[in-house]
Amino acid sequence: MNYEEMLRRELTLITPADEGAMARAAVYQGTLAKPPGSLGELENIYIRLCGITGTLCPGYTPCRIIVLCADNGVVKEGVSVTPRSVTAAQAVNMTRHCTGMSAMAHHFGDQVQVVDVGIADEYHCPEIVNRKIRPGTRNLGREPAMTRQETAQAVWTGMELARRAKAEGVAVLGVGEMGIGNTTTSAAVLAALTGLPVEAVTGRGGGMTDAGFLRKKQVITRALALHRPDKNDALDVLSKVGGLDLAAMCGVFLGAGRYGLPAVIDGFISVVAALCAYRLCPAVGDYLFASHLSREVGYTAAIEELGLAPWLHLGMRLGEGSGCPIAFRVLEAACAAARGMATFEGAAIDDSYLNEIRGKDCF
Ligand SMILES: O=C(O)c1ccc[n+]([C@@H]2O[C@H](COP(=O)([O-])O)[C@@H](O)[C@H]2O)c1
Ligand SMILES: Cc1cc2nc[nH]c2cc1C
Repeated sequence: MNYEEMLRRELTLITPADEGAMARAAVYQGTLAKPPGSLGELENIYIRLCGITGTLCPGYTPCRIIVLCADNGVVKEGVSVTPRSVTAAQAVNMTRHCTGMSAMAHHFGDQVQVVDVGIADEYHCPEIVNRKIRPGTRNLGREPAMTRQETAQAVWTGMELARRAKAEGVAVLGVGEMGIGNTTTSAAVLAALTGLPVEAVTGRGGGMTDAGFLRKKQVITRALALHRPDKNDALDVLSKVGGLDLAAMCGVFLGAGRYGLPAVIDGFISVVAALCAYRLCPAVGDYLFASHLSREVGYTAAIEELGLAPWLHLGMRLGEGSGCPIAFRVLEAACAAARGMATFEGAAIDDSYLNEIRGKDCF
C-alpha cells in the first residue's frame, strides 16, 4: 500500500467529537454556581474537550508542541528577506529553549518536539527528530513543489507523530513550524483552496520591502496559473504550491482527530495546514482550537472557514508554534474552573431564581 492509500484508510477512521459527552458537559456547566454562560468561551472549550475525550474530566497536561521544520525551494525567487540558513539555525535553537516559542514552552513545562521533515542545510543536533523526506522542496515558481507521493508521505509522517504523542500520554497538541519562505507557500495554498485573490491572502511574512512584496505576490499568481491546483483536492494543492512543513502539519492535525487529541493552531502557516486537514476530513474540525490572531493577512479567511475565533489578540506574527504555550493555559483554565467550581447545590445557593431568565435573552 502506498502512503496515499494508507492515509485514505486512516481518514475513514476519524470520527466527530462525542455528542453525548458534550451534551452531558453542557448540562454540568449549567449546574455550576455562576450566572449562565458567564465563563464565556471557557465553557465552550470545556464542553468541546469533553467531546474530544469522551469524559467530563478531560486531561490538559502534558502538552506537546510538534514543530515541523522544512525549507522551501521558492526562496530562490526572492520571496523572503530572511536567509534559508535561519530554518536550520532556529530548529536547533528550539531544542535549547531559546526561541520565542521554546522559551515560553520551557518556562511552562510544555514539551517541544522539533522534527526535520525537509531542512536543506546541514546541522548537528541529535535532539531534532529526523523525518526528512527531502532536503527542501522544489521551486514552485518553476515546477511543482513536491510529488504527490512526497506530499502523502509528509502528511503520513505528521499523523504518525500524533499517534506517538498519544501513545506517550500527551493530552494536548500544539502545531508549529519553522521554514523560511513558508508564508509564500501558505498564501499560495490558501488562495488555491479558497479561490480568494492572491492580494487578499498574502502578507509580508518575516518582513519584506515593497518591491519584494510585489514580487512575492507575482510569484504566487504565476505559480497558480502554471500548476492549476485542484481546489477540491488538498493533496494536489499541497504538492503543487505547498511545502513539506505544511503537509506534515496537516498530518498532525489529522492525527489529532484520528487519535482523539485536542490540537491548538498557532499562526498563519498553522491555520492553513489546519484548513488542509479540514478539507481532507471535515470531522477534524471538532478537534481544533484557535490560539491567537496572527497579524499575517490571510489568517482570518482560513480561521473563519474552520468556524473558529482566535482567543488572543496579541499582535503576534512569529510562528514556530508561539501561540500554543499561551493557549494551553487557557485550556487549563477552562478545565480548572469546571473541575473546581461548586455546583449551586454544593454552594448552598437556591437556583430557582434562574427560572425567570433561563432560555431568554437576559444577558
Ligand atoms: O505564523 C505566523 O503567523 C507567521 C507570520 C509571519 C512569519 N512567520 C514565520 O516566519 C517564517 C516565514 O516567513 P517568510 O517571510 O520567510 O515567509 C517562518 O519560519 C514562520 O515561522 C510566521
Ligand atoms: C530569527 C528568526 C526567528 C524566526 N522564527 C520564525 N521565523 C523566524 C525568522 C527569523 C529571522
